[in-house]
Amino acid sequence: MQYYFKSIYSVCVIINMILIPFSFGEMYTSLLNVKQASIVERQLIDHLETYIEHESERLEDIKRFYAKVSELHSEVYNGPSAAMANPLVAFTLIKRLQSEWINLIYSDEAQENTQAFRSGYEEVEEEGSLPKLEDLQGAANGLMRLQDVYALQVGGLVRGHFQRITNGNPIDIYSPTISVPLSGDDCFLVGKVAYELEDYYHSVQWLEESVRLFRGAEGGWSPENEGTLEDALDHLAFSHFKTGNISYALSLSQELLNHDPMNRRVLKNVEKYERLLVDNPPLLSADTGLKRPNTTYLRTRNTYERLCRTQDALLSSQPMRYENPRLFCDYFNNDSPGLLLQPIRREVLSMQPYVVLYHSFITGSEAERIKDLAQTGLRRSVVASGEEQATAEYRISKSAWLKDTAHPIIGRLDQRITLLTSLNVQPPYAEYLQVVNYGIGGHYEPHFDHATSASSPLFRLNTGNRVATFMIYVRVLSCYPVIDTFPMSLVFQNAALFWWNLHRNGQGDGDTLHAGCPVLVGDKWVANKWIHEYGQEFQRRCSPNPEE
Ligand SMILES: O=C(O)CCC(=O)C(=O)O
Ligand SMILES: [Fe+2]
Repeated sequence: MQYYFKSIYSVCVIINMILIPFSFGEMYTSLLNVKQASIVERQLIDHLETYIEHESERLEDIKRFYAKVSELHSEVYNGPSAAMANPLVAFTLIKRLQSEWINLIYSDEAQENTQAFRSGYEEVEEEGSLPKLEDLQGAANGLMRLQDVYALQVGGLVRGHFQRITNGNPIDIYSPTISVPLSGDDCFLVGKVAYELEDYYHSVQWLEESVRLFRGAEGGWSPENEGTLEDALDHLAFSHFKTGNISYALSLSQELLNHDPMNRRVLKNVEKYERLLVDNPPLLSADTGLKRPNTTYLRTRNTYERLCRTQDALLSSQPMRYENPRLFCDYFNNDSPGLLLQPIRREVLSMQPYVVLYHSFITGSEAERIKDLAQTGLRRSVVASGEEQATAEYRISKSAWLKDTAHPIIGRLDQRITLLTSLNVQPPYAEYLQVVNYGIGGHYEPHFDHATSASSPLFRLNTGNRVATFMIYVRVLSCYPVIDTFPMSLVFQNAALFWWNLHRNGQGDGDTLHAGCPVLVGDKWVANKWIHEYGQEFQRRCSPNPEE
């Protein structure tokens, strides 16, 4: 069946009807916030510019004093002794030694400049608009997710390229207009995030790059760096030790000792590694143990990632749409007077489950308005965790709920959905419109939209389960076709997908497992309208047949 993969897996359900303000992970989970962060950095650049100006002036003043005094020494004090007899020369020498040197040496100016620079930073910090450690870790995890799901080469990423090895050759799967290479310190940070999660599969790869780049920098000092070659060697050696590559752990530790010979911990490690190698000499064919860490979705992961990686694989393994006569395109008006003059382009994508794509469901300006209206309400998306709601690694995005009264546009969207589907989308028979924005590597791993357990908070509306999903692609900006479980390219922009989540007997349809692949590039916004069972009794016939 097209666009879906079957699974009996039914753990996660989106339950995010109640907004909980989260104080962590505010930035990396939404690209909107990342954009705002660039404005914050602009402020810091201005502060740094002022600081550099002031410090340069200070150094100029110092250089002037240096030039004056050294010139005096070469011309007057080293000159004819008569020069020293000049009382003015004697006076100025004494004055300099008694006062000028002291003023110079104990000048507060450097400190004042630093203080002004720090105050500027603290103002920005107080605004609360700086990323937190969780954001940095989240962004690093986002990069590693992209690496895994799209099978990207770390070496390529470090050079600013998004490449995958295909038939032995690196192929660019996305060519950014501006390519940003990573530094040894950038790689160190990503590696360290993995290391702290005891994920040595990723830490080895990123720290290898870090060590290589730090070595290349040949000890050049960068004031902004967090780590050093020694730090990277230390973490990399331990990561190799943990993955069973003792001899490499040993040689890296020895290299580290060249830089820091008295490091007792590393000296001990070296002893330990040497002992281990004597006791258990490495086999040539030894498995290095570099395996991706298990995730909760292992059962569906391979299929999911394959779908994310390529539409071709998906399309080639399934009948093309035009080969199945039951799948068609038409201009659709649902016999609604409101659509007679402006029917919508409908594309039936799948019969089981029934999935329809409505092209140009919204206009570009409506999309902009939806995003604007959602901005202030965006909060970290949550999912059901038993009877509670919580953030989860398998859903990284921010979302906001928009009532139909938020703006006439939202009310009109509701009407349009009803015109197309004949379904009642008035509260409480449908939830408010949920607008979602993804951040760096943001994703929503395979899930069902309907509740799969009777205790789900989704039933708090007392209108049954989510019988259908109407999902609007508000914005899918990408140079590379953003691939999704529902393959998505720019034709999806402003389009909407509709599908039934439940069989006619009210049971969840296991074939509606779907996902939002990690966003490789661009800014992805979707809006969900979840329609409930109650209120649709006269629109959707019930049936005891579990197949229907
Ligand atoms: O982002 C997507 O493409 C899918 C989103 C989704 O499935 C959801 O929000 O429930
Ligand atoms: Fe969903």
